Amino acid sequence: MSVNFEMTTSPEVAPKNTLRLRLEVVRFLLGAGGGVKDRIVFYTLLSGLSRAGMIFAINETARRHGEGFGWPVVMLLFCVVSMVGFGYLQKVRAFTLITRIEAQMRNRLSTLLLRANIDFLISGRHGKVYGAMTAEVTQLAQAVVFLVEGIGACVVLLFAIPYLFYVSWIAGLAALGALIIGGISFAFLDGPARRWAYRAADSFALYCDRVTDMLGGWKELRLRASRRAALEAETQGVIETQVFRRMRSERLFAGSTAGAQSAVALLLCFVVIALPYLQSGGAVAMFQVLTIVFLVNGPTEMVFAALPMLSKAESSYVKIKQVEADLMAAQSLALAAPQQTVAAFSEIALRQVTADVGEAREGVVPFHLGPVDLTFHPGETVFICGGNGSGKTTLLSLITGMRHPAKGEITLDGVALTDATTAGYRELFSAVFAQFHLFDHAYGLPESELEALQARIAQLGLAKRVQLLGDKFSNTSLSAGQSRRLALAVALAEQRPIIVLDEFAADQDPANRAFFYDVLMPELSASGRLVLAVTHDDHQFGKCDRLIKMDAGRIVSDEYLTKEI
Ligand SMILES: Nc1ncnc2c1ncn2[C@@H]1O[C@H](COP(=O)(O)OP(=O)(O)OP(=O)(O)O)[C@@H](O)[C@H]1O
Repeated sequence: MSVNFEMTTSPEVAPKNTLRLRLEVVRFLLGAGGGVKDRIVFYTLLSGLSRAGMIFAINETARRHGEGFGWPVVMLLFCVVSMVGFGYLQKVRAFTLITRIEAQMRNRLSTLLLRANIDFLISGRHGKVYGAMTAEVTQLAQAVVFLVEGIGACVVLLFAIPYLFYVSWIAGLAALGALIIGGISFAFLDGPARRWAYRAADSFALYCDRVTDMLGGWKELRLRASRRAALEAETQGVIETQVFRRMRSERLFAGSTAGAQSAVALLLCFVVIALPYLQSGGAVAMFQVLTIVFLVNGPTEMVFAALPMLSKAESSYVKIKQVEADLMAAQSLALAAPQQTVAAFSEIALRQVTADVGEAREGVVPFHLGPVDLTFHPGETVFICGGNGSGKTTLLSLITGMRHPAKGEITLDGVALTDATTAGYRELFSAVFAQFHLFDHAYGLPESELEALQARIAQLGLAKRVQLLGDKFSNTSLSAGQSRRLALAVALAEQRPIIVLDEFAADQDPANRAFFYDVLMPELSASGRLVLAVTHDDHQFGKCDRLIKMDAGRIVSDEYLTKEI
């Protein structure tokens, strides 16, 4: 399989290397996880200052050779305080900060994701979200160590360079020249390196999509070797592309660092070879200059090692911000609003409600539902039927308040829903969706509902397969029909006034189907609950109070029936 490394994905254009963006990343890193208020800044400054003090003390010790133990003791003190004390504290604090920043960013993205609207969630592939929440968050957070160490190194340089000028202006000029050449060499390769880093991140997001395919489609993949082979080849291609792009980026970053560091090495050569001819002052002056130059070398290397890490962090920052912006644009206002739970209702009405599902693009026509006028009351058992794709599930998503009407309004007891009241309105419903999710805990159920759940598990014939240990299910490895019954047990235990069941009976055996229609439905109706059930079981239509038929996004009939007993 041939891989086009440039175009396997359509990478979003990397932002230009603007100073503003760089500063924004630095500000973010210093602000996140406690930021500038964190002790790390204090330790870094003290570590830098004590290293600068160490340089000074070493020189003074050399200059005052034979003048007693004063300066040697000061020198040793500075060494211990600088390296052992503040260096250690700085590193420990840095890793505390990394984990805190990672946690903060993951929490923020999780919160946004939990509040994302239905259109975002059903829009398909979410590799970018996985990528941002995993690799990009880690890379961005790790840059904070390099940032603080880079700042510490700059503190040393701010002291050491003027001091070098003071001891030898020739060596000072050479050091400044080396830094400038290093900076230019870094800037030259940094742009292309960052662009490849962006492309590598795009490939990683694509890889996350392939992993989703592998985990979600494992059954289909087992049944057809050629499908598995094709997905494997596709995944390998994505991995190769990611590796290629990453390597390109890393090579360029390594080049930029090496270029900068060679400039500093050249300075050392210059000092050793040329300075004895240019500099007066003899061996002591030479020793002083060399000491400073060697001590300048470490922080300079640090600065040039930190800069690429900041560039990588910048790529991650932009990727995370893109995902954050997508999620922010897709926030369900109803979820962000404070919730006021509604526990009972007299009437729910949809008035001239419409919905548009999907976006128009090549080969895709968005689905339009409505306008729909419907009214529901407690105690009704309503069946909704219609062909595949006629809009039954979309209608349920409107009724349950999960999708906002494009036009029209939904009223609860005569009052139109707003963003502020929708969240509370949703609490009227419990549901088993056609594509439901079974959690391994009965999350959020109070003690009374957990007791009810235990009873429902037994009632639905699952007691031998599942037990409730606290709020945790002992087992969720169940057959399709059993899983759906367990989801139903949870929905029934929730004791909400409305229960929504989307094709519940589809994967039940005849006995469970009969139990569902002949025992459960009448029980729910007698308890005063509104039951909204999507069903294709036309021979069971006589078991409901009301039958709504849909076709191509419209209600074609809405009849009240005389229930069969
Ligand atoms: N994520 C999506 N993007 C675009 N269109 C979608 C999306 N999900 C569903 N649709 C379209 O919306 C229409 C209504 O879908 P819906 O799931 O409401 O139908 P349904 O009556 O419940 O079908 P079924 O009986 O097959 O479950 C369909 O034509 C479907 O193709």
